[in-house]
Amino acid sequence: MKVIVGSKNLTKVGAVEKTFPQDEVIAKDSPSLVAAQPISDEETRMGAVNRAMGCLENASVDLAIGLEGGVMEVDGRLYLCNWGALATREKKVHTASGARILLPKEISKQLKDGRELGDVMEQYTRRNGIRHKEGAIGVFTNELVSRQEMFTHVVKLLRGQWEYSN
Ligand SMILES: O=P(O)(O)OP(=O)(O)OP(=O)(O)OC[C@H]1O[C@@H](n2cnc3c(O)ncnc32)[C@H](O)[C@@H]1O
Ligand SMILES: [Mg+2]
Repeated sequence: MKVIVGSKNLTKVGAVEKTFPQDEVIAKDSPSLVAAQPISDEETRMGAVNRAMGCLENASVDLAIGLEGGVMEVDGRLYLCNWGALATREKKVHTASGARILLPKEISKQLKDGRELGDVMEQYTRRNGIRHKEGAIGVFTNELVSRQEMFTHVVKLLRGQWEYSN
């Protein structure tokens, strides 16, 4: 099969490659059509679906996957959230979300001021490219769970649902 993923982010591409080891994986940026920093489950999920549907325009692929990171509020506090969507050629869409963790107050405050988590994390850790590496989830879980591992779980949930429905 040819599986396309709507991002060149290494954690997302790696998660799809790990979950579809027998298949050809193609990485191509696909617009989320939502804000660069989604701020609810609905918006983050919509970004994942839009990315997957956008990838389907590539006529030669069998499955298209969109993965999107965002934050969502519970009780006035922000949690990291991530969503995935898998679209088939027949435009059937499966969705799933990943683990969520509470963000420290100092990080949440900057997001509420309109900043992007990726940028905030670089300043917080004084390191570049966190979004391509362990991610915010890796930093705040003492690297017990990396961004790629979290996305791998989401892609497994998508693959499993797609297999079950076949
Ligand atoms: O190239 P794309 O696929 O867009 O990769 P991205 O890293 O920007 O990932 P998202 O657009 O899905 O993430 C939405 C925003 O949340 C940020 N983000 C989400 N999860 C993150 C994480 O674990 N570590 C760092 N930034 C994260 C990210 O930098 C964006 O500002
Ligand atoms: Mg992005």
